[in-house]
Amino acid sequence: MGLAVMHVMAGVLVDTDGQVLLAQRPPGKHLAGMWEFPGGKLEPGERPAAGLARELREELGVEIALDRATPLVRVRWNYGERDLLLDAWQVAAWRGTPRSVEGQALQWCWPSEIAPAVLAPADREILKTLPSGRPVRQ
Ligand SMILES: Nc1nc2c([nH]c(=O)n2[C@@H]2O[C@H](COP(=O)(O)OP(=O)(O)OP(=O)(O)O)[C@@H](O)[C@H]2O)c(=O)[nH]1
Repeated sequence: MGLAVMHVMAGVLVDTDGQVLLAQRPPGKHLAGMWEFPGGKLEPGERPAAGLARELREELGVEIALDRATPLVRVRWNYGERDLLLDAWQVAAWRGTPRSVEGQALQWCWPSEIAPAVLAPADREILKTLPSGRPVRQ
């Protein structure tokens, strides 16, 4: 008998420079201290886009523009104690400035400067889909 697959939404917020927003998992939780894309579990019967919007509202205090949110990659991952479908969407527009509503550390990063080892293991698959160009600095 298998356990149900947990459907988890993750938002890759991309700003106008191409930086993406990472959040750190809080102490005491699964994968504590690792960095992830903001999001969380879909509720029963909830549509993916609606769940993504709810999670980003709760965690970051932003309202995403649903017409600027698009599926990026789905990662099936088994952490042993939990089996996950990580459903990552790219989010290109939102209202409000992302802030840490629940006390998680937040960080804007260039994808090319994110060390895969600091990410939750399933998120390393998401990172692979992001542009790897180096930032131009003057
Ligand atoms: N939100 C989020 N969760 C992720 C990502 N990558 C990843 O492996 N996960 C895993 O997916 C699950 C999402 O759970 P969650 O954030 O809604 O809930 P949680 O574990 O904090 O709370 P819980 O204690 O109620 O289970 C966790 O097991 C988390 O480790 C990600 O990029 N974003």
